Amino acid sequence: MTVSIAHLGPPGTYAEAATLVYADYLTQTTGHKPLLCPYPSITQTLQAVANGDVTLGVVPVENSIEGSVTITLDAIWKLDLIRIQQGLVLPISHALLSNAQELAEIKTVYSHPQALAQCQGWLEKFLPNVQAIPTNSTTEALQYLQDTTTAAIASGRAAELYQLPILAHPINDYPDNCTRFWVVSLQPWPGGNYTSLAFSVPANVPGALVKPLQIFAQRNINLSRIESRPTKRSLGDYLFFIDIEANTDHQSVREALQELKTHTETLKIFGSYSILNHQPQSPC
Ligand SMILES: O=C(O)C(=O)Cc1ccccc1
Repeated sequence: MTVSIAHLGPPGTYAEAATLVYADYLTQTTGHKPLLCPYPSITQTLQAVANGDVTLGVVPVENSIEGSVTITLDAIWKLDLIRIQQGLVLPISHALLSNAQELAEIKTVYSHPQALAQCQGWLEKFLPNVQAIPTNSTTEALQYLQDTTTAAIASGRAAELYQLPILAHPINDYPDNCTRFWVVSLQPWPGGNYTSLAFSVPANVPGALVKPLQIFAQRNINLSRIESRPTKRSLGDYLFFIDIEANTDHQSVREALQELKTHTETLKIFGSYSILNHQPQSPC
């Protein structure tokens, strides 16, 4: 059976670049080339995995400059059965694509909110009066390049793919711009050294987060990340996403998760996985 991998499209997105890295790895290890399936949004990518329409999905989860991709965290919390198979870290380098001859002609810039945020300083300095319009992906933004007053932020790879001129590159505010992606599926996976989970706490009372954190600290389990997201039930009510540096097979982790269950309202364990740091010859 051919393995199909959903990712944010249209082709040329950073998510597709991450998917190609994982597809290469699968081809090398299994001898079979997976099929790439672009979806119009991150939510629809994850929904396709949850519905069983595809075998795997690749979604951005965190950026070194902008922090969490909140759409991904919110959708994963809602879709019960999603499991993480693999983490992938990719360097990201943004370009300004436009048919304009010079920056002064540009009035509107389109891109994915993460890309707009990662180039915020550059935009303020070189295009202070333009309107920034968010799109579902960096390559969806390319559809809006109608005349010389419009520009889009996307990758050099997307410029090549769609034969569009690059007016400026790189335009990200920090050179070490990396994004972490998760490869997700419905199948539990044997794992690696990272485990991700999320929980809501029983009541919005002082110290509700102290106990869950103590459970890990007491067992010397290192947290590599903690992120809060609103539950959307009432103001000030939060979910917590946690990454720990350990596998669920470890006795201490199993005990910690068992104890955590009794101090949380809902606990979701997304699985254990390893992280692949991809260093291409040129950034994606
Ligand atoms: O829109 C894309 O190309 C994506 O893959 C989402 C994204 C945008 C900016 C940085 C990393 C991922």
